[in-house]
Amino acid sequence: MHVGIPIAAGAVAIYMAARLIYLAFLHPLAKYPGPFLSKFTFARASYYAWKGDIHIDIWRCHEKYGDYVRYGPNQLLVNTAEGLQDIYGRRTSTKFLKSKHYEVMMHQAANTFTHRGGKDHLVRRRILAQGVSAQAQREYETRIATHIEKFCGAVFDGTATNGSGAWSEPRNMAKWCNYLSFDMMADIVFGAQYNLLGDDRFRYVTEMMEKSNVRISALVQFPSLSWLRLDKHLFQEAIFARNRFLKFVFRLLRDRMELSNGNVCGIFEKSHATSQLSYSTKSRDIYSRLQEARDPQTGAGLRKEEMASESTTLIVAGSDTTSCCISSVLFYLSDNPQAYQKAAQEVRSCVSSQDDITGSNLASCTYLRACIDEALRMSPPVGTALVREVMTEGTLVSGQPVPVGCEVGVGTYAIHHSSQTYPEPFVYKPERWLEGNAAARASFIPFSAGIRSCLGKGLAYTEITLVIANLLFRGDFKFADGELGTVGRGGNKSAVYGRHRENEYQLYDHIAGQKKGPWLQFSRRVLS
Ligand code: HEM
Repeated sequence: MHVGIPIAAGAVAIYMAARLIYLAFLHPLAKYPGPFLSKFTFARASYYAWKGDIHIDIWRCHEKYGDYVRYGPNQLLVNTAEGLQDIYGRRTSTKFLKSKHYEVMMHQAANTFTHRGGKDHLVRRRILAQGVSAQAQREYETRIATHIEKFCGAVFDGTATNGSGAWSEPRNMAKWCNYLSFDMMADIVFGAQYNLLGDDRFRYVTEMMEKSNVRISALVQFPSLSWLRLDKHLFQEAIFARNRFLKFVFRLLRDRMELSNGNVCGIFEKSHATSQLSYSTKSRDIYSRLQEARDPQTGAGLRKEEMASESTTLIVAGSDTTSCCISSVLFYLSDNPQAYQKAAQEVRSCVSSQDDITGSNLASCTYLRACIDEALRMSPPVGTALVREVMTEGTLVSGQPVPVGCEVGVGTYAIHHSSQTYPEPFVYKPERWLEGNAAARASFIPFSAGIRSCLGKGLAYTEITLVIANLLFRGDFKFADGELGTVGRGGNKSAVYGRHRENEYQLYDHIAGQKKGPWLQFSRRVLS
């Protein structure tokens, strides 16, 4: 044997031992408690991300170890309102960049979502914001209304209009909400009519997005999986799903670009209203707004490849999350008859006909908004910690000095269930949002906060409010009879600790929450 081999092996062993000792005892975060494995590796976090349980694991860790938890070799999670403000707040967030781990989500170049931060990100964000401004959102309402009409047609299908009280077949709302939110986003962003609600040809796309996200969520926690090319073996199905989704997106982008050049082709080819695939010219879509948008400060616009990347991100960022929230509100209203009655009464007295159901008419429905916010608190569509890297010397997070290069974050699900801020945190109580409780508001971060907060927040609220109001106005819904009606609940015998509560809607956190059910039945009201 070559004499160099044992020497090299010895050197590696000494380095590894020194590294383990450093991480366990000498690292600046060594004084913080946390799971033993997390001192040395992100593999543990990645495992929970792969299972979809990471939001629950972070909550469990805070229950066990307190407000400060070392969740990775150089990662500290905090569970305090002060920490939240320090990390994400508008005034201090320039001290942080998004974690390098976000890079695994990049395809070719960074977009507004995956950009680590700084001036370039702000320019992109200011441009993108013009596509979802309040004025633009009002114009998108016509597009949204068309899809909600189809959605209601589908879920109330087969129920009598004579007020006979007959209930529809059970419907899996996890799927129907996916179809609805994808149809809405494809139309708002690209003016494309995929009609997942009416036809099963493109329904595979939502499934591909979900499958692909399982891999991405594991990689975001532990990027070494891809450096070692382990993900290729561990997530074959997810990689296939990702490639199929990318193929779909490239075709859509190519067709949309052609359309901008004046050539109607591909999915936009058949422009008749009756066609399954058509281009909607009701009003400008986000894509056409972005083509014209210029940053008011620098005058910069988006190049062709940036347009492609930004508009695709909007579909991905806006579909699963919105679908998750709509399903969640439907679950909690079905499970809480008093809240249901109050929300239904409010909507039914606020509007007198289907045509009246508009964003501005529903603005006075404060109870309905509280129902949505409480669902977002209980089951946030993005429940994990959004991790940031400390960039400035002397940074304090919740009073704790954190060195440059370390990562910090607040688990959204964990802080949403802090019993100090939210008494009886696992009980669905929309009333808590009517009390003007500033502390509750300050810890409420379903859309994150500060300069990296969600750009689509206003649009998401508009979509969700319109969907729920339409359902409550047109009829009633309830959990399906029998076993099906329990899908989506916690309390299953094999459920892990944290999924044991029957009245909690269960999400599986893979970038955005994935879900099963609820299965609901619908019945129409007699409308005068
Ligand atoms: C209920 C629905 C939604 C929820 C809960 C949600 C949540 C979030 C969260 C938590 C973030 C921060 C992510 C991070 O820091 O890693 C985010 C960012 C973002 N969201 Fe949403 N989102 C929703 C809907 C939408 C919609 C409809 C759009 C598109 C119109 C959208 C576009 C974006 C974009 C572009 C960003 C990146 C902003 C930046 O980094 O500057 N989201 N969203």
